Amino acid sequence: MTLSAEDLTCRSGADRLFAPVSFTVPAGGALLLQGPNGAGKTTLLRAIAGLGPRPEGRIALDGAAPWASDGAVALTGHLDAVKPGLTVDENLGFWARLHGRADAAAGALAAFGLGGFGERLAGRLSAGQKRRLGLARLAVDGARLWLLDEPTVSLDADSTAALGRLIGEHLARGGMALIATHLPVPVAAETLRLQPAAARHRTEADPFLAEPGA
Ligand SMILES: Nc1ncnc2c1ncn2[C@@H]1O[C@H](COP(=O)(O)OP(=O)(O)OP(=O)(O)O)[C@@H](O)[C@H]1O
Repeated sequence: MTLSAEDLTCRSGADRLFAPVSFTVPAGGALLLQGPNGAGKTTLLRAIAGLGPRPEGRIALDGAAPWASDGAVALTGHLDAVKPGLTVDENLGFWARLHGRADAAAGALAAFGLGGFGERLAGRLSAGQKRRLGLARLAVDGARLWLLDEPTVSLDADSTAALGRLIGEHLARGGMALIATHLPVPVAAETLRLQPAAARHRTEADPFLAEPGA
């Protein structure tokens, strides 16, 4: 199993966000995506997951478009997909049943120090606890490719270490991870730095730009 990309880039409206990149992530491999604010790290992860416009260039997971491989890709990002009106147990239980891993839910919560929070409404968790719940979801997801957007934001040292162990176990099983981060992530990984593309003169309508005077 391999994730391979050639001359890959994304656009925001008319403009290319970053200079095209090529990389290969083998089974058991991780790649840290770095680059300045606005370079396009989140946009790229979302595009690989099939959210937003398709990227330009070529990217394949075992020869097929990653967004077309059912259940092979999991994305965790700033929003964490936590349902605030459900309890912690209900949130994780839903995801676990969805992936046929109901038996793994309790262990996943315990791994992120949420064992005693099962009855609490997710909307009443702290920012770091919400992030931990979102990450615990990975432990009950059978996806081979994890796309992690700033996974250590809001995490304390213990939770960061738990995340490192979770990713390490995933890689040891032959999984892969693409991790956009400004912070250290405790995992052995190559680093790819996105270089912002020079903004060119806009000659066509950019749907992301506000109308003058708006
Ligand atoms: N929903 C959106 N609507 C309009 N523009 C967007 C949207 N999402 C991102 N962009 C633009 O796309 C560009 C890339 O943003 P992106 O979030 O991918 O960068 P990033 O490298 O993840 O940044 P950061 O390090 O700040 O998280 C930015 O210029 C941003 O303004």
